[in-house]
Amino acid sequence: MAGKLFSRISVAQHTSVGDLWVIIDSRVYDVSSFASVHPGGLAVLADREIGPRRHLGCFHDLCVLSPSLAGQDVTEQFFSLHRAEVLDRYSHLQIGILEDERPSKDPILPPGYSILIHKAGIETPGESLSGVPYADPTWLSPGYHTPYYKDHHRRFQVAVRKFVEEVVFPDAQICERGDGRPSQEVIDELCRLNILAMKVGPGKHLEGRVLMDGIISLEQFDAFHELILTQEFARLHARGYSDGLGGGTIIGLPPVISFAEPPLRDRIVQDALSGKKPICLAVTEAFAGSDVQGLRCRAMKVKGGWVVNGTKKWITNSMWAHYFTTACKADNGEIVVLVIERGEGVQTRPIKTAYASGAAGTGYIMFDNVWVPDGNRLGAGHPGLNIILQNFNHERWILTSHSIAGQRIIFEECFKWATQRKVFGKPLSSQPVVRQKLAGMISRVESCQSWLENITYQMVKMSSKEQAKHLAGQIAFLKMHATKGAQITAADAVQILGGRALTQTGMGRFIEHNHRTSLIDAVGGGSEAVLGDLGVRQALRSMPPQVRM
Ligand code: HEM
Repeated sequence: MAGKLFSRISVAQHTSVGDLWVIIDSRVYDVSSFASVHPGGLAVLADREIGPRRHLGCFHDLCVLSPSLAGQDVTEQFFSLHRAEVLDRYSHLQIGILEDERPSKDPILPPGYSILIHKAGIETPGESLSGVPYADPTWLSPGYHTPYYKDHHRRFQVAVRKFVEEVVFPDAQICERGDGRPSQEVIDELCRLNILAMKVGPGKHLEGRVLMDGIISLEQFDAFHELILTQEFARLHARGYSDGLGGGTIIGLPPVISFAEPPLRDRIVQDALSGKKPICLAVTEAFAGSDVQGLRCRAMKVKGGWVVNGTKKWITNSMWAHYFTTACKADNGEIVVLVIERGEGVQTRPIKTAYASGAAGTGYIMFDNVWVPDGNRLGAGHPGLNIILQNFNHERWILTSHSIAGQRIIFEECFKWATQRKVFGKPLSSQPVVRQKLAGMISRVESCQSWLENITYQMVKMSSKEQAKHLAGQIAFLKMHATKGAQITAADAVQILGGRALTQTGMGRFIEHNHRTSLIDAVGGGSEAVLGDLGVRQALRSMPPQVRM
C-alpha cells in the first residue's frame, strides 16, 4: 500500500519519544509498536534509556526507548541485513511513501525488456524477468538472438514463471523448511494445467490434453518447453520440494508409457497424471547403488505372475507412491521390470537426506512376498536392462537442466549481494577477488546452458533410437561438467555471503540451501566419475579402428 505522501523533512522531524518512523527504499514505516517484537531485537532500532514512561511494548516502568533511528533513511542498513521480501511480509507497517520518489522494488527494467515482454504478450512489464545481468539465459535477454526458441516458448516461459512465483513458491518455502509433502492444491493445479504431463516429456500421454490453459498447442510442444519447465521450477530454491512435485512420475512413468500393454498403460497414465495415484522409479538398492547388474531384489516366476522379495533405497516419492516401476532380478539372472502396486507386502519408510526428504517423499522400500501379475511386466521380450538404461538419459538431462538453472539463481543472489553489501565503505563488488568468483559463476553457467540447448535441439530432431545412440555420452559429459561447476559455485557463493550463508534463515538462506543440496544433482542418475567413464567408453566404441595419429 502506498498510503500518505511525505517529504523527507517531515519524516525527519517526526522524532518524539516513543515514535519510531523510518524510511526504507522511499517508503515510510511506523515501527513504533513492532520494535519490541522485531526478530533482530529492539536494541538495533531504538536506544534504551531510564525514564518515567513506558513505551514500545516495554513493561519496565522506568524504561524509555529513545528512538535512535527515528526519522532516518535506513535503506542501506536494512538491505544489508534483510532480504527484500521482508518488506512484503511487513507491508502493514508502511504508512506512506516519499513524494517524488519511486521505490526500487517497482523495477525499472533496462531498455529492451519491454520489447521482449511485449513479444510474449504480457500486459505488466517487469513481472517476468529479473533485469540483473546474466540472471536469465540469453534467449530471455534483450539484444540477443536465438535459433531455438519461438514466440510460443516465450509465452510459455512467462506463464510458467508467474505460476511458479505465485502458486508454487510460497508452498515450496513452507514445505522445504518443515519437511512436509507438497500441498494437494498445488499438485491439483499442476495436474489441471498438465504441467506434470509435460514434465514427462513429449509423447502419447499428452494426446487430448490442454497444455497450460491452452497457451501452447500440442503440436507446438517440444523438449524446449520441457526445458523451460525444469529450469523455471529450479527457481524455487527448494530442492527437496522440487523433487516432491512429481519427480517420481517423471522417471517412473516413461517406462510404463513405452513398454506397458495399453490397458495397464492407460490406467496408470491416468492415475499418475491426475495426481491421484503417484508412481515412482524403484531401481537403486543399498547393495547395488545404481549398478543395475548388481541388483538383489528378486522376482520369482510363478504361474500367472511373479513373487517379489527385496528392498530399494533412496526412492524419490516412494513414501506416497501407489505404483513402483521396479527393476528386479529373475531366477535366470535376467533383469525384469515390473509395475508393483502398493498393497500387501509393500512397506515404505522415510529416509532423512541432505535436502527436505519429507518434501521429496524419499524412502526405503521393502517388498515381502509381493504378488505381481504377468500383465504388470514391462516390455516382455525386451531386455529389462535396456528399459532402465533408456530412461537414464532423460533423467540425467533433467537433473542437468535443474543444476544449471540453480547455479544461475545463485549467481543472481551473489551479484545482488556484491553490489548492495558495503565493506569499509565500498561495495563488495569493488574487490577483485569477488569479481573473479562472479566471473567463474557466469562463465560456467553460460557455457553449460549453451551446451544444454544444443543437446535439447538434438532431442527435438532425433528419434528416441537416435537419441539413445548419440546423446547418452553428450548428456553424461554435460551432467558431469555442470554438477562439478555447481559445487564450485556453491562454495564460492558461501565465501561471498560469509556467515549469512551458514544459516537457514535470513539473507543467505538460499545460498545455505544450495550449498547443502547441490550434490543431489551430482549423484542422482549416476555420479560424476561413472558418467564421465560412460561417455568415454561410448566414444571408444565408435572410434574407427583404422584411425592413426
Ligand atoms: C520495517 C522495518 C523492519 C522490519 C519489518 C524488520 C524485520 C526483521 C525480520 C523479519 C528479521 C528476521 C530475519 C529475516 O527474516 O530476515 C529481522 C532481523 C534483523 N533486523 Fe530487522 N526489520 C526492520 C528494520 C530493521 C532496521 C532498521 C535494522 C537496523 C538498522 C534492523 C536490524 C536487524 C538485525 C540486526 C536483524 C538480525 C539479522 C540476522 O540475524 O542476520 N532491522 N528484521
